[in-house]
Amino acid sequence: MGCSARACALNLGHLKAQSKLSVFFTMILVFTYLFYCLNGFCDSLPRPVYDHHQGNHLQNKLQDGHGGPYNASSLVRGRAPDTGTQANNISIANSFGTKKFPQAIIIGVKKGGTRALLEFLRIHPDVRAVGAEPHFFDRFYDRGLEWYRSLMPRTLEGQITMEKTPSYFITKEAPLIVVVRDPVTRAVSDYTQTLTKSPGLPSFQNLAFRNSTTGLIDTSWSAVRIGIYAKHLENWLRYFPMSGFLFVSGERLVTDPAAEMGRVQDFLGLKRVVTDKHFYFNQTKGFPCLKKPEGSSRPRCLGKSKGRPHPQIPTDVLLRLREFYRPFNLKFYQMTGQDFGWG
Ligand SMILES: Nc1ncnc2c1ncn2[C@@H]1O[C@H](COP(=O)(O)OS(=O)(=O)O)[C@@H](OP(=O)(O)O)[C@H]1O
Repeated sequence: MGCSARACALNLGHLKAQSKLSVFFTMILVFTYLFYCLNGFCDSLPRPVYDHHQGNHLQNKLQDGHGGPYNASSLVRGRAPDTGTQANNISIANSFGTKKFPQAIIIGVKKGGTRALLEFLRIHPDVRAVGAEPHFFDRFYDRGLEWYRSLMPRTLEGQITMEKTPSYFITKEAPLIVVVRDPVTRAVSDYTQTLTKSPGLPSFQNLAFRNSTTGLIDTSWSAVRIGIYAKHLENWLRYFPMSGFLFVSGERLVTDPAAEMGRVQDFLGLKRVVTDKHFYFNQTKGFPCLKKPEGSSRPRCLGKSKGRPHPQIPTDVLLRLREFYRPFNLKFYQMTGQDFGWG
């Protein structure tokens, strides 16, 4: 389609004015963005720590042998989104300090009480932790150390950076605080969690026994396998000295959180700031809760998925499982020099 010379000139002029305007607005946007980023505000944008699709992909790669062991000494250096902090901490936390690799990692065990321990530690002013589980050493090793560091909250001098990913304990790739809990209760807790996601799941006993007549336990079921603590610990001790570990009792974390937190703070070389005055027992929840969690002045208990009621499992099934774990538990007590009293 054609146009008269005058109409075309007008159109051209109009277009020129339009493109000048859009260049102008784009520049404003770019400058505003740069200004915000230079002031450190970009970091406060929430970013998912765990991308499920990518996770599975990388996990497969790791299983193919692409995720070799990492160098523990390189973990203590450092500088990144603050996934776990509350609103009133964000501007301060994101403008000051640097993102460092974690100096301490809670590596397990799944359903042991790892969330409770991390949330209790986060009220300590010298502890900063990433809220979500990074899964770096078991799923996202390919993303590199800088990616891992970028997930960490900023810390000031003297503050400890921490993370928790309970699956590390049962993988060969990573480390050093382990919350352990009676393997039988832990297995039921694990089963309860899976049941909430897949309500059609076979019964606990169907999954736990390879042969219900002989009472042969199915150690390929992860809910059972995770509880063989002595075996997993043996793997760890091939690379790390026992002195590098702290074993926290999941049971005592519930019955006497302040005492257990005392041990944890000592192990981390922290002043004993988190004490019994930080906890209260919530009758409805049936668990200790925090009077003032990190970044909030209101009391808070852990979420609904922590401290859920367990389904009733037949007593003979639990007894058989207990019998199965006994030698492994004794071995674990011997290795750690601690009697956890699980029988
Ligand atoms: N204070 C407090 N409040 C609530 N729950 C508490 C607390 N302390 C320890 N626990 C126990 O923590 C169990 C969940 O463990 P984890 O946080 O390690 O689970 S997970 O692996 O991260 O899914 C969870 O297991 P279940 O009771 O089976 O739900 C709790 O028993």
